[in-house]
Formats: sequence, C-alpha cells, structure tokens
Amino acid sequence: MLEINHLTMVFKHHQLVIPKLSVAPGQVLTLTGASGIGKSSLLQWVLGVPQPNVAIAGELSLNGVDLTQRPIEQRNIGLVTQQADLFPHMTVQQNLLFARTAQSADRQAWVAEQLNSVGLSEYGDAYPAELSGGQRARIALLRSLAASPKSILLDEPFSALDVKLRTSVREFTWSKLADAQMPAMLVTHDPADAPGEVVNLEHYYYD
Ligand SMILES: Nc1ncnc2c1ncn2[C@@H]1O[C@H](COP(=O)(O)OP(=O)(O)OP(=O)(O)O)[C@@H](O)[C@H]1O
Repeated sequence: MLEINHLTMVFKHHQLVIPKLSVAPGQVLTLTGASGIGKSSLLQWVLGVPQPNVAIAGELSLNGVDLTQRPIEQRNIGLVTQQADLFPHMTVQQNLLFARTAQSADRQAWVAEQLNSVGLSEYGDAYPAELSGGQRARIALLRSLAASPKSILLDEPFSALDVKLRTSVREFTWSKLADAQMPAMLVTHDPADAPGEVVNLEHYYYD
C-alpha cells in the first residue's frame, strides 16, 4: 500500500492541499488535472527527486515504511515516462540486464523470457533508436520492472503513441502491473487511459 498524508505543495501561483491518497497493491490510481497543476511534481516527490520550484510538506509511506525522509535510491520506486528513456548506447538486452536486481545464474535465459513475453524475441541486440515507439514503451516498462520496484509511477507513458499502439501498450502495461501486484500511480490527460479510480487534482487546488 502506498499512502500519502497531509500533502501540501506550494507553487509560485497556486497550492495543492491533499489530505490523503492511498493506492492498494495491484491498483493503478490515475491523477488528472489542468496542465501545470502539479501532476508530474507530485510523482517526482513520491519518487524522491528534490524539486527547487515547489515547497512541499507531507508524509509518504510504502507498505507501512515511512519514506518521507529517504533519498531516491532508498525508495525502490520505478518511473516510466513518455520518452520511454532507455540508455541509447546500450542494446535492449544490456538495458534490461543493467536494471536487473535479482541474481541468478542464467541471465541470458532471463532476458530471452522477458523479450518473449512482449513479443520482441528478435530485438535483444537492437539499440533503442532501432525500435518503434511501441516497442520502446514495452522495453521501458520491462526495464522498470526488472529493478523489482515496490511501486511504479507512470507519467504520461502512452502519450507519444498513436491510437492503435496506445491501446495495445496500455493493455500490456495493465496486465504486467496486475501480475506484479504493486501500487501504481498514473498521470495522464486522456481519460481513456485510466484503468480504475481517477483523482482530479483540481479538487485540491487553492489560489
Ligand atoms: N523547472 C521548473 N522551474 C520552475 N517552475 C516549474 C518547473 N517545472 C514546473 N514548474 C511549475 O510547477 C508547476 C507544476 O508543474 P508540473 O509539471 O508538475 O505540472 P503538470 O500538472 O504535470 O503539467 P502538464 O500536464 O503540463 O505536464 C507549474 O505551474 C510549473 O509552472
């Protein structure tokens, strides 16, 4: 369970005051709201990225552990963005292995299984620039999951994809996250992206 309590975010021209948000294991909580309201800032705060442009007070816990004061490297939270940011100088296989935290003898078998699960068995030696947007999106999600995060944050992960790809990558993402049974938060402008409960940050907006 991911829990946010008593969160106040003071931006230059507005504030967000959010008493409580909680996300259960296997749940994807969707955040919406006008451009500039603070959706990405909220995700970055959960991730643990220091933010010079906003004063933030609040409490964050994950599976009962208080993360509020912990730095990013001790939070074990994954991020997927619309850039599907993979290391450009590494092949798909190297990207996946770089992120992988679990140890086992047969790394090659693990990579093969991962690529097979997303229908990209032939792409282990390809570089990110040689992949389509939808292929990159699938590998980026696999890479995030390879780090065995306890929660995952998705910041407009589908917005660079065309309508058809969007539907298939979306379904792929929800099925992977359902398998992983971790709490997830999604930021999107497209209501069709939301797989469940939606929180509109405009309800928490103050001038
Ligand atoms: N690097 C920055 N420097 C100064 N102010 C910033 C910076 N990044 C964001 N902001 C301000 O912080 C506020 C929240 O931005 P944020 O990116 O979190 O909004 P958002 O809801 O994710 O927007 P969008 O839907 O357009 O991505 C905005 O009002 C913006 O002007």
